[in-house]
Amino acid sequence: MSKKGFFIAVEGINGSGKTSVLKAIQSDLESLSIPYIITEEPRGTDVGLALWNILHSYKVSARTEALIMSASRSDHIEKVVVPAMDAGKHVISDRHAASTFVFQKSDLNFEQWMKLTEYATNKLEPSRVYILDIDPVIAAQRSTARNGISDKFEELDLTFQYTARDRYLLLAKKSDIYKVINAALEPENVAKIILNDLLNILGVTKNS
Ligand SMILES: Nc1ncnc2c1ncn2[C@@H]1O[C@H](COP(=O)(O)OP(=O)(O)O)[C@@H](O)[C@H]1O
Ligand SMILES: Cc1cn([C@H]2C[C@H](O)[C@@H](COP(=O)(O)OP(=O)(O)O)O2)c(=O)[nH]c1=O
Repeated sequence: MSKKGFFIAVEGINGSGKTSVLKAIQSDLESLSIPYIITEEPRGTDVGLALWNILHSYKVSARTEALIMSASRSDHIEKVVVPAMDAGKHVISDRHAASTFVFQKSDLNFEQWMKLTEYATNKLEPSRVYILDIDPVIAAQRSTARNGISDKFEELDLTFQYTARDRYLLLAKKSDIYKVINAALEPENVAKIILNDLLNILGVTKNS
């Protein structure tokens, strides 16, 4: 029987460098012939995209938002993550369940979030979640430089982003699957730290 792939997630506030680091490690994964896919939440499936559009069309409570994000997660797990893992590919997701704990937070405590996540993911937990940790002021400067514009979820004020950072760090204390990465480092160094840890998890030795 072929070996199942690993499931990995990358998290962090907007502008923390998730997309950049994923781009940076791709060539290493390819040169090492590691089978992988990179995917994303909440827009990783057609259903996820449709739900994202709903969130941008209607005003809903944080509770409803958490359920919609969880529905999107469930579809992503069923249609993208599990099939790829079953095919022996490692799945690296740009955002996953931690984002719901951090952003749809009005009355979502850790225990409620765990139950919601277990149901949405059918108890599939990532082997590792990298939390790119950075001062929200620096992240906001990066995002503005990148886009010039921001979308509904990026228009969150700085206080919210500081709370989001704290929520990530709170989550990191709950389990060893979380690894907090200093995302203020140079992009090459952030990528190197993540790649080395990832290869270790995958049991791959780099000959250089
Ligand atoms: N370590 C870094 N140092 C400086 N700038 C960075 C770093 N990582 C990413 N950036 C820049 O910050 C902006 C946001 O990065 P991005 O990867 O799109 O973040 P995210 O996907 O987390 O929103 C981009 O313009 C990117 O080039
Ligand atoms: C997965 C997920 C994302 N989000 C938000 C966080 C982001 O602001 C947005 C995704 O937008 P995106 O443009 O992908 O932002 P980023 O580059 O920072 O990942 O969705 C939630 O609020 N809850 C969730 O469960």
